[in-house]
Amino acid sequence: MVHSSPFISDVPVADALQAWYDACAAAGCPDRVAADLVPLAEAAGRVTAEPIWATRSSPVSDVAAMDGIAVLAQDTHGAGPTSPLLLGADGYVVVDTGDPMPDGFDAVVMREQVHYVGADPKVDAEIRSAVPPYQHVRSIGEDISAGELLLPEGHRLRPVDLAAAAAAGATRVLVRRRPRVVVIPTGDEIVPVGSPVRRGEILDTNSLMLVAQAQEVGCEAWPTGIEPDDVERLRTAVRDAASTADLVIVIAGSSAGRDDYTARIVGELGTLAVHGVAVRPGHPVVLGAVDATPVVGVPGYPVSAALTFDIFVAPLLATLEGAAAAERPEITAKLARKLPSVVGMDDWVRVRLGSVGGQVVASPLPRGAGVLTSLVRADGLLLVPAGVEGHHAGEEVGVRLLRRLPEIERTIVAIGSHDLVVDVAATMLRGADPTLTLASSNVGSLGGLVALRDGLCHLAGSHLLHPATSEYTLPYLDELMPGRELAVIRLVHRDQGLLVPPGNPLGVTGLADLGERDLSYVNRQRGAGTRMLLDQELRKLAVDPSSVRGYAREEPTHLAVAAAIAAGRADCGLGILAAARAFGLDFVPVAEEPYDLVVAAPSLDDPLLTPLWELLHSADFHGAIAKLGGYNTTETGRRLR
Ligand SMILES: Nc1nc2c(c(=O)[nH]1)N[C@H]1C(S)=C(S)[C@@H](COP(=O)(O)OP(=O)(O)OC[C@H]3O[C@@H](n4cnc5c(N)ncnc54)[C@H](O)[C@@H]3O)O[C@H]1N2
Ligand code: MOO
Repeated sequence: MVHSSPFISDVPVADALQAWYDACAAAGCPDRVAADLVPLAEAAGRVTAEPIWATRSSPVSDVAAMDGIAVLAQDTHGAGPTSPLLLGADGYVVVDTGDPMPDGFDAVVMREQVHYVGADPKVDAEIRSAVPPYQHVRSIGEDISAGELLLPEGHRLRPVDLAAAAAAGATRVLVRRRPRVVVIPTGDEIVPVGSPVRRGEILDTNSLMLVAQAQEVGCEAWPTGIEPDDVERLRTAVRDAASTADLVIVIAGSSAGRDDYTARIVGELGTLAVHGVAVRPGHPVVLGAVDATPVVGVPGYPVSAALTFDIFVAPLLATLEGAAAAERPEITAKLARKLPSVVGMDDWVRVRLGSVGGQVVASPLPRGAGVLTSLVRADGLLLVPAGVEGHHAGEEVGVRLLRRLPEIERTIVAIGSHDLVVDVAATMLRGADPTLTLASSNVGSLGGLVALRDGLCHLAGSHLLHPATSEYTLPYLDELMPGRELAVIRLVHRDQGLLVPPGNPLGVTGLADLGERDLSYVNRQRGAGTRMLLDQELRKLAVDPSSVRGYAREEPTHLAVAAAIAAGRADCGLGILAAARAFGLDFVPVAEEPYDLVVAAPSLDDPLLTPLWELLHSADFHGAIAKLGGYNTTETGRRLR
């Protein structure tokens, strides 16, 4: 059996990058890719390899800036509103915008201010104001003067740059060739996108993403076939790729598993500069060089792979092109929840952003390196540096933007319990207005009410049962937010029940079974309304929660509970019918409960939320909810408080 080194270091990111660059230089990797002379029409997005000097002025001569007549300014002296002046046919020339100025004329009077008098060919032009020399004339070189520096070396050409370069006399420009990036997916368990996925197999989603990431930063990039975990084959694949590429990305096999060979192969074929960086996700990254080509081993977890590209690969590719790496704009946001972080590691946390009461609020998304949707849903990245232990709720933090600020300002932030109806509302709002987003974070009903109290969201979705009164949500508001002006709008009534595998093979009949039979349960997190409902029902049935197997196993959403049951990891769990349907599960009804939206009363008049209030009364929305099943919309949109 072959053993790879299980020792992964924790080098700080900046040191790791430096060590990698040094190793690349020592291995003879070129500083820059070669340059090509390319036609301007093909140069967008490419980086200049030499400065672009103007060889021609623009405009090439004095030209009319307006449609009208060219005149000699001094001939117009004395013209005024009450003293019109007539210019004879020799005293003016009709010009259109962009025409060269005729010899002997130095100003233009706009057509609107000219009144023609007489008949062809002896037409006089009457004007009613004197004009100064050069009025409405663009002088030679106004835009570009021959001999001036138009663009520096190392500049990524934008559409306007191409136009200016052409105006300045260029037809072809010397630009860096696109860096070539070869991506090698590895792993016995990896199968191509589009294949059926059997147990133990993983789709090769990473190469698709990494190739597109490389293309997005201006490279030519392509994947090789999937390489099995076979040292010999991997060695050949890396060597082949290094001979054609400017940079090689090897996916997975970066950590300490039995088949993790990347670091060893890079070390054997060339130089292993770094194995393990103090960054999460991305910790086991491999940085080195083979045959004068930089090689990076990105961790297999998708979020790690994506962020490793951003943190390590993109800057090196920019250097190869001689350009600065694109930096994301950074803003300050208020943190919606407490955010613990491991000391000693840079922690890249994906966050959703929204603007609440004039303040941008950041809600951390799930942290797992395998949770790719945390990046899909992210509006920004929050870096908790290695030396920081985390942040308190409400703390101001710097966030690098993944979406534009105006989009973030058009985002309704909902925090609270998860319900599919909220997802339906989000979809329909966006369908009606592409600028509008309804972003929901699922932290349970109580978490949502606390977030509302702290000014971190517009809406809290709640179905929180109050055991003492058996009322939902309302009794909590005065406890949590005494004196606050709050409005409560009913979203729906919904059926809660036990989700069980298709056909209900264990014949589950209700919650009482949890006390009487040895069923394994999957629970919701503390503070979730569904958890409160379970606890209340168990109390009524005099079932001790600690006797329920799986009571301590928590999932954050109804769908996650359904997924756990569908995967055979539990026999049952309390959730909504729609979640059962989404996973083809059976449903044993337990209770009907209301699900309400709690907002600060002034939000009822906030134009951002108006489309939501309107949606609640629309027949289309009610129809879409009916399709989900398990909901009752008779009270949808009713204000309870
Ligand atoms: N004992 C240790 N185990 C692990 C460590 C560690 O330090 N010690 N680090 C963990 C961290 S952090 C990460 S990140 C991962 C890195 O894993 P590898 O790079 O070795 O990759 P694999 O183990 O082969 O795969 C991890 C994961 O990613 C999936 N994968 C792989 N390739 C692809 C692909 N092309 N497309 C989509 N998904 C892919 C793979 O199937 C696994 O699920 O290691 C931890 N373990
Ligand atoms: O460092 Mo790993 O990359 O957290 O997932």
